[in-house]
Amino acid sequence: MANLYKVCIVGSGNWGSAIARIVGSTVTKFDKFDNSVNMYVYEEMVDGRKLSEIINTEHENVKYLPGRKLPENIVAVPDIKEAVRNSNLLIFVVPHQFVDGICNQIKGSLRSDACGISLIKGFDCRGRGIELISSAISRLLNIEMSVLMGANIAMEVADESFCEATIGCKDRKIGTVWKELFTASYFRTSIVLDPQTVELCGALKNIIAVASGFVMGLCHSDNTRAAMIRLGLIEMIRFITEFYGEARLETYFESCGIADLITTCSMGRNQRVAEAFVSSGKTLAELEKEMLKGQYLQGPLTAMEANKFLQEKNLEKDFPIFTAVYEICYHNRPVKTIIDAMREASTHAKL
Ligand SMILES: NC(=O)C1=CN([C@@H]2O[C@H](COP(=O)(O)OP(=O)(O)OC[C@H]3O[C@@H](n4cnc5c(N)ncnc54)[C@H](O)[C@@H]3O)[C@@H](O)[C@H]2O)C=CC1
Ligand SMILES: O=C(CO)COP(=O)(O)O
Repeated sequence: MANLYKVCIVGSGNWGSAIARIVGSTVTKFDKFDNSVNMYVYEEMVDGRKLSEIINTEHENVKYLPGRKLPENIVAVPDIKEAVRNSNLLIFVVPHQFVDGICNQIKGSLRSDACGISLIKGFDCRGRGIELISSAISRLLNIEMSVLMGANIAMEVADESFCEATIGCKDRKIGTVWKELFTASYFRTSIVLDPQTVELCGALKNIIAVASGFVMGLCHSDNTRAAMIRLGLIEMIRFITEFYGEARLETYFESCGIADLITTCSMGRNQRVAEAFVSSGKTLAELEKEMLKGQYLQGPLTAMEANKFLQEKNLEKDFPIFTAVYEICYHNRPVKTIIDAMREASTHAKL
């Protein structure tokens, strides 16, 4: 028993709950996993009851994944230290603004053989240039980290529609353990030994999803959205190449690359909220609250973080779409100028 992998899902939002449906099922199929999975729940009251208690009795996250049952071996734990204490496979899946707070709480409480995987799309830029979320977790907790990114709208994964995801890791051996854990008939993963690119694709595509939402709010043209996806992908690749060195071109053709960009620009929360922003007269923060009911947008924050980095290097003009999204979200730049940004981007669109 001592050698079994024990899993903890650190997060229980929309994606954390959808992934719990897969992980809860897989651990019962392989001898190497402890059959019970802890899931850290940031405690809140829902209709006068604690969310963790609702999850443990009704096996449903009624707030963040309503209408989809969780396996009964998923145990909601509201105390983060208790949730991670005996686990050695940690799945981090919280909105990226909460990573620091969570890591600071569990520092020193982990098993010596613990390692982690980040499903979080975003990065951090407070004072250390751009830091990947997996690197921040690794730095704060001193554990080895992998990532899982892909075209994975949580509700569709919970509905068991076929999809793919990419596991980015440095070591194929641990990648194989994660692959086993994240496998279902409707959820297929591939392992890529280029974790940095996998993670950066996951973060940067959220900026393009916001841009795509603006485009659809302005003109509802699929041609224009396709142009945004193409120009956006090129801006992503240039950003990654310029600041992180050579990436494997093949990585962009994995689920974490072009596939996630297409999905998020069609149906994602960033896209939907940005589209509503164009005609509603409301702020993005108001729409986030109204439309997402406790879930979080990652795109505007990521645009701000990327912009801070571009500003420091005096490179804003070379990344016209990233810059336009930032200025529209935070500086009242007119939303219609996103089309001008696409015109400019097409002159930069060389790899
Ligand atoms: N929802 C989706 O379709 C997908 C999301 N992702 C990524 O997964 C990550 C997590 O997203 P979701 O699970 O969708 O989260 P979400 O957007 O549903 O966020 C809500 C979660 O944040 C928690 N929370 C609120 N305040 C908190 C605090 N102070 N400290 C800690 N937790 C707090 C809530 O309890 C809840 O669990 C994000 O980086 C997102 O980009 C990735 C793929 C798909
Ligand atoms: O990352 C996602 C799908 O792969 C979800 O994107 P949103 O956060 O825009 O919904």
